[in-house]
Amino acid sequence: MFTTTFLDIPPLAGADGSVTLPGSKSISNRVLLLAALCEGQTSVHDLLDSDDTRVMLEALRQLGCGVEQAEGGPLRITGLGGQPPATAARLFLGNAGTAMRPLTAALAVLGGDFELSGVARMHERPIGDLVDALRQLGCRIDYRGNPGYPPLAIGQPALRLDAPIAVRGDVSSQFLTALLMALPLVARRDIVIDVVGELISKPYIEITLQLLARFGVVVQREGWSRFTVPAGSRYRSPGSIHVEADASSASYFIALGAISTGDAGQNGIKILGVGADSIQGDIRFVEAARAMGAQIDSGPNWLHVRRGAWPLQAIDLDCNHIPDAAMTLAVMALYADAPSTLRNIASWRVKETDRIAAMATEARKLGATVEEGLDWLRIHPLPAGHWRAAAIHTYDDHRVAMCFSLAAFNPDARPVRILDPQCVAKTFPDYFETLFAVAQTPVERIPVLCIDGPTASGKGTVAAKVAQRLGYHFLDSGAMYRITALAATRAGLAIDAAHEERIAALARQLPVRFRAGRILLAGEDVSEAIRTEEAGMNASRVSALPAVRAALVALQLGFRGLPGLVADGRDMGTVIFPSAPLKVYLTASAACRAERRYKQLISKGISANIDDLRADLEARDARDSSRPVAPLRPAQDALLLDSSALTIEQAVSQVLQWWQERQPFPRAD
Ligand SMILES: O=C(O)C1=C[C@@H](OP(=O)(O)O)[C@@H](O)[C@H](O)C1
Ligand SMILES: C=C(OP(=O)(O)O)C(=O)O
Repeated sequence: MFTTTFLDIPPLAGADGSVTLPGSKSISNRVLLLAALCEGQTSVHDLLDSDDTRVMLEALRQLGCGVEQAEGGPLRITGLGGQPPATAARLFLGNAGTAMRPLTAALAVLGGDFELSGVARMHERPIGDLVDALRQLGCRIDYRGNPGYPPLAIGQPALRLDAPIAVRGDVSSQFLTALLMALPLVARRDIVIDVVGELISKPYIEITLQLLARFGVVVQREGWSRFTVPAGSRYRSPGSIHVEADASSASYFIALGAISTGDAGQNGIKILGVGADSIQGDIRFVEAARAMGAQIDSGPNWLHVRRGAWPLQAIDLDCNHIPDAAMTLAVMALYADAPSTLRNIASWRVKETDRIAAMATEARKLGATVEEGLDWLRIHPLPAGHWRAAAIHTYDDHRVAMCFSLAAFNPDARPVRILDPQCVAKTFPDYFETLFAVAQTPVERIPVLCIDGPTASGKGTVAAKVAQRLGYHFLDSGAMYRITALAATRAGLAIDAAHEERIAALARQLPVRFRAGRILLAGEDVSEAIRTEEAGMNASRVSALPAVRAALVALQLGFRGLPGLVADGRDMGTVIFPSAPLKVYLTASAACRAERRYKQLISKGISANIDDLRADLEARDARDSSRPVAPLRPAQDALLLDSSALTIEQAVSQVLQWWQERQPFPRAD
């Protein structure tokens, strides 16, 4: 997951390949609660692991359910067998509607001493219609903040099950879902639910009914207006249950297939884990995408999407049945041939943010014309020549972040900045990694930031931190020489011209990776082994062998991947990435560098002499800057940064400031 404050997506050109999507949020949280309410153990396969399911799981643990997971195996829930939880609990449910609403109903009918709260936005998301319905039943629920909204306090009910319960269905279908899941716990007689007002988001009720049936409860229904939980209903665990991939998450990759073509022509995007037979209503996004021109084939557990009509064809659609996935249509509409209208989406205003306002505001930043009404949105296409680089505010709404990543396919090759990218953690923590794994763009569009400089200038530390802040890949090219030297020594090769070819052959195959501050050689952590003074001297010798340098060039170029690269070394800006948009030459006085190295060694318990260290450094500088191939010198267009008087954080800030100054995003965003 990208935990940076922003993520810059370079202009993307195509996409190709297959993606396996994480589990459905709606199914995961229903299955977790149902498993918690029934007797015995339920094994849940392919459960979504995200913020929304974590808050649900944590709540279930607090309520006394058994939750176990063996490495790589299914999650095992041991339920409460329909009994009220034995302990009082204060439950924090983040911004998960699928946790807050159903847990409120289940705990209210079971009774106890509970408090349910969430993030600030959750306290602005309505729950009054559900509370009103539960109060008709005799449940005791008090508002701890604003009436009609969480946080809530729940006490002991005095249940009255004789009269039908009325619940409004026109604000959120989750209120009806919550009642349908809670009432089997107390169905000593038939319990009738009457839906008042036009029920929205109907397919989510189908998910609820299907999963209730899997757990042994068959609800009778009269269309969408009356539901009866039969007397004697009782939850029974199916033993084991599989969560299909999330159809709403699929919408971003369906759109990706519809918008882009791959290198190899029309291969398109294959989506694994969810298919035409999904029980999720958002699978009907497929119909909307087809109407816009996408070519979609589907099977039992897969979808295959290719670009069809181009530009996309505008649509005018009632989106009430696909409230979440419909947001994706708003961004597809930017690539259409005429204005598209999304109707009957009033519920967007009470979700993670006011989504009608958010989609309109952010699309306008890209240059689009957008009209909005109380329950509709009209997006005009954005023709080539009119796209702007924009910093997209995401309002802590995962879907705003995921939708706008698709704007990076714009014909004007503008990058897109996504602010607070980690908001995708609500339902799809690895969304951007998944996108970058299939997205394609010419390599010269992938930004590279080079930090070169002499030994002990602090460039490694600074570069690693800059990479972390930008969410970019990191190449420690100095380590490549050290690793090559280590691999050569281990292979019994003396580091000299006589062994140049053999060392070069070794370097060509070097299985090296930089992960979380560690350096891995064929999976072995060699971070310490390559940091000795001796390894440093060997690295310098190895780097003077032209054939080895040539072998490492290709390896280093391969690190330039989406969304970008920070490369640190001695010739990154001069030789390896000469067209990098920012090159920094980081130096410090020899005295200062000797002192830093001295402190580093002493802190590791290695004895050292500061004068010797300084003499070594100066000798190495002289050798590196006078070598015939790629000598150490600043690139002509490099910015010099003397870190002698700077802390690491100050140096990092300076480099990031230079980087920001080169980005096209408006400052006010
Ligand atoms: O029951 C569910 O799993 C959901 C129902 C929908 O909410 P509304 O019924 O409030 O539209 C949907 O937007 C939400 O993401 C999940
Ligand atoms: C509306 C959403 O979430 P919630 O389940 O919190 O309602 C959503 O995921 O788009």
